[in-house]
Amino acid sequence: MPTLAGPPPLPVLGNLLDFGRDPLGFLDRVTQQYGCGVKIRIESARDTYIVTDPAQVEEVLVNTGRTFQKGYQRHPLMRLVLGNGLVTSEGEFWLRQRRLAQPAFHRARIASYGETMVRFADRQLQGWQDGQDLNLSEAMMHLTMEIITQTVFDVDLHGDPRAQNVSRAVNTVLDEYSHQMTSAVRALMERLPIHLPVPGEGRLRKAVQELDTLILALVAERRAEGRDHGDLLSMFLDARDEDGSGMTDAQLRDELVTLFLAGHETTANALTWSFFLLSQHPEVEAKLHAEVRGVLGNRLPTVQDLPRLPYTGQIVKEVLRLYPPVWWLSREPQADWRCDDVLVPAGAEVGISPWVMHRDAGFYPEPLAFQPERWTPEFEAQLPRYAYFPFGGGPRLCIGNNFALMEAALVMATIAQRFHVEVSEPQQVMADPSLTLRPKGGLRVRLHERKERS
Ligand code: HEM
Repeated sequence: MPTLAGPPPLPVLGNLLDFGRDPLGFLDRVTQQYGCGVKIRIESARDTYIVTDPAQVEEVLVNTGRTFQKGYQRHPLMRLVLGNGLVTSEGEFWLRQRRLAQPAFHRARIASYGETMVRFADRQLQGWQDGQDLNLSEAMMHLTMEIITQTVFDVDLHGDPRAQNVSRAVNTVLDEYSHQMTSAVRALMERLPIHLPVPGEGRLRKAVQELDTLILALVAERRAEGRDHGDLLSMFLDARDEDGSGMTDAQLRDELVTLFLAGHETTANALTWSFFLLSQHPEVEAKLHAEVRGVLGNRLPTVQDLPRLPYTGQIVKEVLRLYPPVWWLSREPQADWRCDDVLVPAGAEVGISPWVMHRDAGFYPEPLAFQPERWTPEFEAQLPRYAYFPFGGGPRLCIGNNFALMEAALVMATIAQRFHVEVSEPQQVMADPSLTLRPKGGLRVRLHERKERS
């Protein structure tokens, strides 16, 4: 077996300083320099091997639950934020919860959510003015939060004072998560034999508590009302074990916080990146606008319109290629695993990065160019299955993938129909890899209302 190749680690800190300075740039560099299976050290107790060959990615993702585990329960920050919910749980427990949630995501069911998505987007646009300056990240986060709360909890948070607090808490969680993940201080303190509070961890805990308070209040309101709303919350509340017991409040909290975060933050980022890229590519924006106007005129889009908006769909695909909201997937082999000629020991971390693979020139000509036109059926047919996987794959495939694709296309069409979004200058737009990939500090834009009406 050859010696494992990777950037030389520092004592104690491994590669954390390089990684922490610029995680995405670091991943780009080491995967280019060392290739598939590169070994890095960014966690205190184990090595990470980054896999960049689509066939190996497929093996890892498809075999998750058998020869690979997610291993997120070992990750203290993940556990703190998401607990033991659908994203982080494993085994029989995960399977039961997934089966429970699945009906809420069937195609026919989510088609009925389309109307809410457009109605809420339209409602937000009623408050937008020509010439107004706006933080688009915040606006998209707010919109997708209202949509997920309505669809999962049957609660409209519009105008609810709790919405502001929760938005702030979500932002704190994301800021702190990204800070903690790359913190050398944290890495050092994790090696101490006693647990000391890491700077900033208190802020993170407080923000998580604020999220919990909202979610548990929604659960309590529903329990008090006692009516079946036919939504995901009712399904979770009605679920019974063989012994007749229901889910505990702690478990409900984990599942609902997971769905709340995974279900809005990801799509909000995809939408924000969409308008960033459109603002840099006026020719794409013009084509989008022409498609939307040609198909819809002045009426709002519906789910039935989506097949007639193919260019809108191509834009969504290309945005998720260049800025995959989930930029890093982590797995743990249960036994030593051979990745070509690299031996990955049991218990090590296998890292898979949609960010790295979606920008590989071997799969994508001009990989850094924003070209929605590249997504032709011929191009897709020759692309290796796991060279493009914004929603992961195998049994742990994103449960909300169709929900998200529909939401992104409908909201994008609704906005593009009425507004041109210009990125405010001067502004350096940088990708911040937190739990999800978001523009660092948000995206400041100026809105221009389209005057023409057919
Ligand atoms: C553009 C938007 C989205 C992206 C890019 C995305 C991406 C992903 C990815 C890559 C995974 C797999 C993670 C892994 O294997 O470690 C995942 C899992 C998950 N996503 Fe999404 N997601 C999006 C939207 C949504 C939405 C809208 C929902 C819910 C309404 C959702 C709920 C979940 C859940 C519950 C899981 C865990 C599934 C399981 O392990 O059984 N996601 N997502």
